[in-house]
Amino acid sequence: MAEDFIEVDGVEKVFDVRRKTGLLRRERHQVRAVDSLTFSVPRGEMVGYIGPNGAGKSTTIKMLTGILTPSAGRLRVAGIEPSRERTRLARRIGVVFGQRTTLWWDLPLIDSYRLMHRMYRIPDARYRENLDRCVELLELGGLLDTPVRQLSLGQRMRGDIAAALLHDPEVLYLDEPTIGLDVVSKVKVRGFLRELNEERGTTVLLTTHDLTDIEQLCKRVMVIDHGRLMYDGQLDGLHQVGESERTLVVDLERELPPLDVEFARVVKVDGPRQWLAFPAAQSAAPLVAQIAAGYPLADLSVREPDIESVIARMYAREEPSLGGTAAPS
Ligand SMILES: Nc1ncnc2c1ncn2[C@@H]1O[C@H](COP(=O)(O)OP(=O)(O)OP(=O)(O)O)[C@@H](O)[C@H]1O
Repeated sequence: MAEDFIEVDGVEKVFDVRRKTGLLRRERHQVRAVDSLTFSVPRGEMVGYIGPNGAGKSTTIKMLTGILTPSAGRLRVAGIEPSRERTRLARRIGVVFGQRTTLWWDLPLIDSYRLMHRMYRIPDARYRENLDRCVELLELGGLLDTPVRQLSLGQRMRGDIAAALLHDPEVLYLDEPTIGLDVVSKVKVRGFLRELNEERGTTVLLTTHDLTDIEQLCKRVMVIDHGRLMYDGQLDGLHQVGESERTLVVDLERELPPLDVEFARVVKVDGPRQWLAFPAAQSAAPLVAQIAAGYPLADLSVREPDIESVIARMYAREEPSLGGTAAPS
């Protein structure tokens, strides 16, 4: 069995918060951002870590990097306790926060990389090799002399991913790496991450609101809500637990009455475009075949359900246990 690279055992994080209740009065209360969290990730696995806003995802990642210290529980990354040995751990991990950049805003991209070369004391040959590889695969060649503030969001994100990888980290934490990117950039970023995981065996913990990221990259997904692990298993299993639905968007060659097909129902019609909902755990292939055989089809695409609706459906179910393969209560 693969060695556990990330170990989280009964971890809690409680923030003390002061709230203004009057002109001069302040009330203290506690926010339990992470609660009895237990999971482990073997070396080389790529795991999705999802949940609604305020669920505790960023707090978990900050504890895994050592930025925050857990209030209780045990946490190890590569055998290191992050908050005690943050600097030693920093050489072994890479972090990308999609909403913030770690690059120097006013400097050309290549200057940020040169600074990281020095800061992480990366051996010259390794730095050159990693830089060349990232520049090629992330298509950064024409951008190296551009100041970061002039890069588009997608270019900046690719620049940030390269920055996180120059020192060859064994684990990569990605917090919303595809947020705000166009379809082409998303495809590029996902392709790069898949290759990184397969070829280099980099362990990846991926936080995202885009279930397509998870579907295309992760065999395993963990769902956190109110600081607790609600589900740990395969994405298909999550769809089954949540009885969620995907949407097939069908463009017909002309306007038609709502399509009559098995296993799906038409939820919206707009001119020649129709939206059909079908169980997310089911393959779209038979449905597509049915439509192609019976109707004048021009184009189609599949939309994943959003994470909030999958989780809302999990709650709507009557059974108290929301577990996939494991969800400690
Ligand atoms: N420094 C802090 N002080 C007080 N409360 C905090 C702090 N950081 C986070 N919280 C609270 O802890 C909870 C979890 O926040 P966290 O940022 O981990 O959620 P998240 O799942 O990453 O959300 P999002 O998807 O919106 O980024 C929230 O209620 C948040 O308000």
